Amino acid sequence: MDREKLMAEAKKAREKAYVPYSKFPVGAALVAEGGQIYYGCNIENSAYSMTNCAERTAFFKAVSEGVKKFTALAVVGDTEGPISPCGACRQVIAEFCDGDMPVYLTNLKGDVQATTVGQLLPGAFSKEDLDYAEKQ
Ligand SMILES: O=c1ccn([C@H]2C[C@H](O)[C@@H](CO)O2)c(=O)[nH]1
Ligand SMILES: [Zn+2]
Repeated sequence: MDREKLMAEAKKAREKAYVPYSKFPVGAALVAEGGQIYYGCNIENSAYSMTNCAERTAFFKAVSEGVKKFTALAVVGDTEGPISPCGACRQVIAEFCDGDMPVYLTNLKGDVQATTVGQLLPGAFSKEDLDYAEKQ
């Protein structure tokens, strides 16, 4: 899937955002191994902290359907520069994706930051950290 198409898919996902509080819709498009796209939007709540970001929505949809291998992610919001995923989403992305997986961060003006999962969260806490503790 080329990156332009994937970013266009993220824009489509953004249209579904439920954002009565922030009025800041975000869209994500997550490609699974095999090519299936999982769409995510942010979903807010009157109890603000219950909000789920677009990125985590896409991952949780995929994982809840048994899909845990991914090849690319695009995220879009109406930001000045390319959107910057929050810390919680960076940790969730790191849980399921290899460090070299491409991530395309973009905005409505078409600015693009092509980055990787590893660059988004260097030093992410991981399963290996837990495995070490279990062996002691
Ligand atoms: O990468 C991001 C950044 C922010 N948001 C959402 C959370 C909240 O609904 C709104 C404002 O923070 O944007 C996302 O979904 N993804
Ligand atoms: Zn987030």
